[in-house]
Amino acid sequence: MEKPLYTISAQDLCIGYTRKKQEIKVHDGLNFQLLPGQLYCLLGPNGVGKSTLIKTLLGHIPALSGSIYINGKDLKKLSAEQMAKTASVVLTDRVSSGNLHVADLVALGRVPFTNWAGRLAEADLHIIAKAMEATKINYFKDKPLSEISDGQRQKAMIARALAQDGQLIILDEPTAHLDLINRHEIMQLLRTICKTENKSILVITHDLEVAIETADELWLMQCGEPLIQGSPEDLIVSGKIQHLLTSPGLYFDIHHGRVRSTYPDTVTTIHGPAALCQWFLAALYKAGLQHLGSDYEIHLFEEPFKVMVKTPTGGFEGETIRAAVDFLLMAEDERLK
Ligand SMILES: Nc1ncnc2c1ncn2[C@@H]1O[C@H](COP(=O)(O)OP(=O)(O)OP(=O)(O)O)[C@@H](O)[C@H]1O
Repeated sequence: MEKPLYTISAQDLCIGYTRKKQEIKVHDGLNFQLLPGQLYCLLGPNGVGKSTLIKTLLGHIPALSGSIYINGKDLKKLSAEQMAKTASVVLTDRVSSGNLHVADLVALGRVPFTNWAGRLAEADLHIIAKAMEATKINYFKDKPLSEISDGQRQKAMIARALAQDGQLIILDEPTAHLDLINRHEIMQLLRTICKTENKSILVITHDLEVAIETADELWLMQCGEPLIQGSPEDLIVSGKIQHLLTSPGLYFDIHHGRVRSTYPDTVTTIHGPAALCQWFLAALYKAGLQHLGSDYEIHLFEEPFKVMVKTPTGGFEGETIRAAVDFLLMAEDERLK
């Protein structure tokens, strides 16, 4: 069987910078491959080297050592033009737009392919139209960039990358500054593009929950540690996802797929359906009430929601968590007097 042609493959890669002939290593021993039709999300704490890795993969800075192959060709031997036809990048920086309209921005994706006069051929116009359709931005294509929202700008940038029509698209935090709905929409859009157009897409993100929902593979980068790679589901069930959470106060809640604060073991038992108990516990923890004694009793009921609390000095019955927590705060004040 023929070996798959990787869009990118890197061996023993060392990334970093050179200052006054001195090497500043940011990360080394990196080995990875990107396949067509796969969405990869790269996660890691601030300063670990994610942007440095992207810059290296795009040939903007040289690798300190190791090798990078793009579509089977040594990156060092690719010209800037060949690279522009293979890889497109969407960075976080705002485009300084002047009077540019959305459709003009998307058309810029064709620059590597147009003739010296920059004239767009019929085929270019077709690709631009296809890119705008795939990203569903036609309804605002005639607007100036200064008059569109952050979410719309991000979609327009993705359309531009798509119009560039390379095998590889790299995006640096495409969901930063976006609301929850737009974060999901952008990542789902990338997933769709990746599958329908058979692109390799690499996304740097701090958005673990959306990455888990959309990525085929997560790459977890930690200082001085090998890159952890795998499907989100495998990394969760194997516990490797915890590598991302180096702070002692955080853990990954496997049941709910969320990062949570660690709750001390010595909390009061709460009786009731698990999902309700989870949220009551969250409210207790937020109020600093995680150390209630064993002589406190909390019962939760659903449909309709009701909470009953018994303390050594009294009781409470109500319909909101907030009222119950306020009662417990008063009871604790009394007890400590
Ligand atoms: N031009 C540069 N010259 C020297 N060191 C640099 C340069 N740019 C970044 N660094 C350093 O390289 C390290 C990695 O930075 P990088 O921007 O790649 O991190 P990052 O993981 O992308 O962080 P963030 O999540 O905050 O964007 C940092 O210690 C940073 O200070």
